[in-house]
Amino acid sequence: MKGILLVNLGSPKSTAVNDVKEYLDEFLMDERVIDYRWIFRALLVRGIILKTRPAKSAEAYKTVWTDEGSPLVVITKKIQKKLQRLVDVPVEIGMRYAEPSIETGIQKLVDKGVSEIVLFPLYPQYAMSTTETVIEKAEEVRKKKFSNIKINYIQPFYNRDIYIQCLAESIKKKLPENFDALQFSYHGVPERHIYKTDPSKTCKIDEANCINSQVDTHNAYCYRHQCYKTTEAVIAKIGIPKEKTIVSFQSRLGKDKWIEPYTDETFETIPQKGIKNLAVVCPAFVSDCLETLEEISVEGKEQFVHAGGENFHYIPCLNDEDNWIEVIKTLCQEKLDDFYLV
Ligand SMILES: C=CC1=C(C)c2cc3[nH]c(cc4nc(cc5[nH]c(cc1n2)c(C)c5CCC(=O)O)C(CCC(=O)O)=C4C)c(C)c3C=C
Ligand SMILES: [Fe+2]
Ligand SMILES: [Fe+2]
Repeated sequence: MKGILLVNLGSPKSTAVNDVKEYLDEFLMDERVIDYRWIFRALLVRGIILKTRPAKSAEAYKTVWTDEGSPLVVITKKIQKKLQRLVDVPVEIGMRYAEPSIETGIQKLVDKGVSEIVLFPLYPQYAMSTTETVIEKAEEVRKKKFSNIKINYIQPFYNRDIYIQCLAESIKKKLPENFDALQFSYHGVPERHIYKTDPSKTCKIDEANCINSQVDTHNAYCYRHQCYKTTEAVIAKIGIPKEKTIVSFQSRLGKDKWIEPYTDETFETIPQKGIKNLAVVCPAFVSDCLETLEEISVEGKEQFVHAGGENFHYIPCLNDEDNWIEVIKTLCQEKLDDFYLV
């Protein structure tokens, strides 16, 4: 029997500092997130970051937490429920970090008699810290505990027409009447990660390589390229001129160079360039979460207004919108159908 596992990033189990610490430890000790040798990663994460960040992050989580839990997990459960109504195979969820884990999700499917799983990493763009770490973890779990099951992975869908159409329609509906610019703020990654995932080792993280090029061997795994391609396709569908849009990268951590331009620096500088009415969307996230509801909608708005901006309009993620659930269904169906290829 076949089944579907939807995988999202995950959140702490509560806003208690110790729970946030446990979550951040699992997250940041992932070698695909902080890609230093174990000893240096442990020194940085456990010796420095976890000394202060959990308390700060716990405060931030408290501002977005709902009665049902973390927005990211709550929304992922809503997606699961809606998808389950549309398909005739069992649907479960798994989180890359914390609970319900990927292992828990697979176990629930196996308990229902599933032996062929379509696993959907809920990230439109490929990165070491998105699709790659999900597949790596799922394979580790499969080999250790479920060696008899097959898993078919859904690939990044950043340029798939059905997704672009759905995202464009969703953004268009939520755009304010008047805006000077629409900003696409994607989660950032360290530049080093882009170099590491480039099989051709030619990406220079510049205009020619990441932005203007078509999909080829170098950028098949380039997160920055994929973010620009999503943007390009969406604005073409909505019919917004490129000059009226901005692409930027948020949520950087630590002292390494991350991909640019940085979202927070953009918020602080664009009002002086005449952009007073700003709409912001975050398409690296399929569900709203701490990074959109707090970092962009609250902190980002403050930065923009403080710098002279007047209207800041945050456009929510696709979350559990019906059209998006239909897209998920179609992408899953393709993989359910081609199991014989695995
Ligand atoms: C959407 C894709 C994501 C990428 C790429 C990504 C890379 C990445 N993240 C960190 C560090 C942190 N991220 C945090 C939160 C967070 N990150 C994503 C998604 C991506 N991360 C989401 C959806 C969330 C929100 C989770 C939630 O519960 O709502 C956090 C924790 C919060 C905080 O303390 O600020 C950290 C830390 C790195 C280092 C990285 C790339 C290497
Ligand atoms: Fe992150
Ligand atoms: Fe690139």
